[in-house]
Amino acid sequence: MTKLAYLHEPGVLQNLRCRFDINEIYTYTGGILIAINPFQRLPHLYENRVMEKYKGASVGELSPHPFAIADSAYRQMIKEQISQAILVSGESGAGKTESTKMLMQYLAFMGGRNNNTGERSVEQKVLESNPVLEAFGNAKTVRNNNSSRFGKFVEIQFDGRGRISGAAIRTYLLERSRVCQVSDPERNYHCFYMLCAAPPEVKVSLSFNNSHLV
Ligand SMILES: Nc1ncnc2c1ncn2[C@@H]1O[C@H](COP(=O)(O)OP(=O)(O)OP(=O)(O)O)[C@@H](O)[C@H]1O
Repeated sequence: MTKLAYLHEPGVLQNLRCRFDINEIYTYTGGILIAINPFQRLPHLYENRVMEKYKGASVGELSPHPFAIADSAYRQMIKEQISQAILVSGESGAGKTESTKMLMQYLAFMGGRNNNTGERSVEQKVLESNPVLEAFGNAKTVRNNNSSRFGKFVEIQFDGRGRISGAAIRTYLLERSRVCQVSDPERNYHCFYMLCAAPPEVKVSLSFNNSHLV
């Protein structure tokens, strides 16, 4: 339970994070998963073989993990035929965006289709939408170098056999004032810096598209 207190004291977490076993960044309180931001990449926790392990395992059977939450929601949806929702909440920099990506990754793994047509599947499109949304809606703040300045509601639709059939992403409450007013040392939205750093041919093509839009 001490880990809970660290969630509200990011400074303390920074100082003590070396005490954490990297395999213990997740814990449960009842049916809620609490994530401690490790502030370091831990790819071995999220690879395919880990997703395989969580497939069909009930919550609590294996170590706490976002995959266990996603698996439970997925199974419940198939069993009860009722839509499920996963709420990801926390203060800025807590790891909501990263956790959401893991949940989406697991649902894409469970509900993905074998696609031999060469076309990009729905789940690929959903996962690939993240960098685009982040370019236009994320910015560096004092708390988080990649802070989402908007809310996001991701809906993934499944057919009767549990295969992904469609998806919708709704965004809301974008912090518009950031476009014209940024307080130092924060930054504007990533897309502006990407545009400045882009090679000349990309800039030409963007301004071409823009003039058509206008
Ligand atoms: N599970 C994780 N593994 C590794 N790094 C992580 C993890 N979760 C978060 N981080 C690190 O912490 C940073 C902040 O996380 P994230 O952007 O997900 O926070 P957030 O809660 O969405 O913040 P905000 O509300 O400001 O958008 C990430 O850019 C990443 O570097």
